[in-house]
Amino acid sequence: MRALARRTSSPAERLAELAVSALVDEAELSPKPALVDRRGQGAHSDLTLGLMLTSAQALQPCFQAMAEAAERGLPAAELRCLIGQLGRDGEAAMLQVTGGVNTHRGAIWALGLLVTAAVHERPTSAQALCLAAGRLASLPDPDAPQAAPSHGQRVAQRYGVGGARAEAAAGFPAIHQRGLPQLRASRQASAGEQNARLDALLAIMTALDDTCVLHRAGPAALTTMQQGARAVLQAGGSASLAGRRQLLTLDRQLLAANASPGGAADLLAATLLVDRLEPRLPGDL
Ligand SMILES: CC(C)(COP(=O)(O)OP(=O)(O)OC[C@H]1O[C@@H](n2cnc3c(N)ncnc32)[C@H](O[C@H]2O[C@H](COP(=O)(O)OP(=O)(O)OP(=O)(O)O)[C@@H](O)[C@H]2O)[C@@H]1O)[C@@H](O)C(=O)NCCC(=O)NCCS
Ligand SMILES: Nc1ncnc2[nH]cnc12
Repeated sequence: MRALARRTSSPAERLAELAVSALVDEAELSPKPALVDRRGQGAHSDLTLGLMLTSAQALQPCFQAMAEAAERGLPAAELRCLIGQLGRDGEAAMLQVTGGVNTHRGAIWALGLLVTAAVHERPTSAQALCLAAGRLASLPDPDAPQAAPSHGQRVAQRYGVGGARAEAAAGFPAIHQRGLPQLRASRQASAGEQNARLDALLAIMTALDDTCVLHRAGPAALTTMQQGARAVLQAGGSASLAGRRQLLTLDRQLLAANASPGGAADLLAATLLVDRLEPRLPGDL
């Protein structure tokens, strides 16, 4: 049955399914500090786990369309325009199923670029994939509508940080320098898969300028997030008793500040996708 399903689905469909499953695994991972998980809504009043899962499933056609666009072998500048529009269509689909709630804006951006780059550039390693996605992100998007500055743009300017655009343009260092090495190191240390994923999230949080945190709670909360994540890992990670205590302390601190690391959560989903893609690169997508 499984073999039949594999034969009848296209590479673009399979890639999109991998992206959706990474979003589902991120949403269900618990306990994540101040984020939506199996325990509850974290710092969000308008998000629930059910909404995150509905949103993830609704994005399958968006990721598939991006992979199919990449299969056409267009010049990179033309492909960038095309996926810009597909990304905006994906955001519209997300807002429609969530009743206007922003569940996955940053995830559409990061996972969309990665799915597209995996097909378009046929990279052979996780790092090459992240850098290829970064090159696409750095190209101009001439059809982007002139809109009021986003939350990310406003805090990026106010606090002099880069946010989601700069993270992508730099080739996603949060994924290939922090999330992925930590995920694999924690697995290697027999932390268990859920703890390894939590550790990967924390490794991303140690250094990310998460504009979601900055917008909701300001720079002091960003420092709390980065230092708190470091403290968990230094105490032995999520699998250790001391690390787990630090993790719950960080959860309380971020909840008290109403600070949700939504950007880090998106980058964890992107890390899980890259982890699953790497063994299939470049041809077995
Ligand atoms: C390039 C875009 C991502 C737009 O980026 P920009 O910074 O201009 O806009 P924002 O609207 O602020 O969205 C950025 C989202 O990215 C996540 N994020 C934050 N920091 C980082 C970081 N350092 N690195 C990577 N990613 C980061 C984060 O997303 C998560 O948070 C969202 C929930 O936040 P919340 O506060 O609840 O909701 P808000 O609506 O913001 O506030 P309230 O009104 O509720 O108070 C959730 O979505 C998570 O995903 C940031 O929110 C990109 O969107 C873009 O320009 N796209 C155009 C299409 C395109 O070109 N696509 C290319 C192909 S994919
Ligand atoms: N689990 C989560 N909770 C809150 N915001 C998010 N953005 C992406 N994943 C999220």
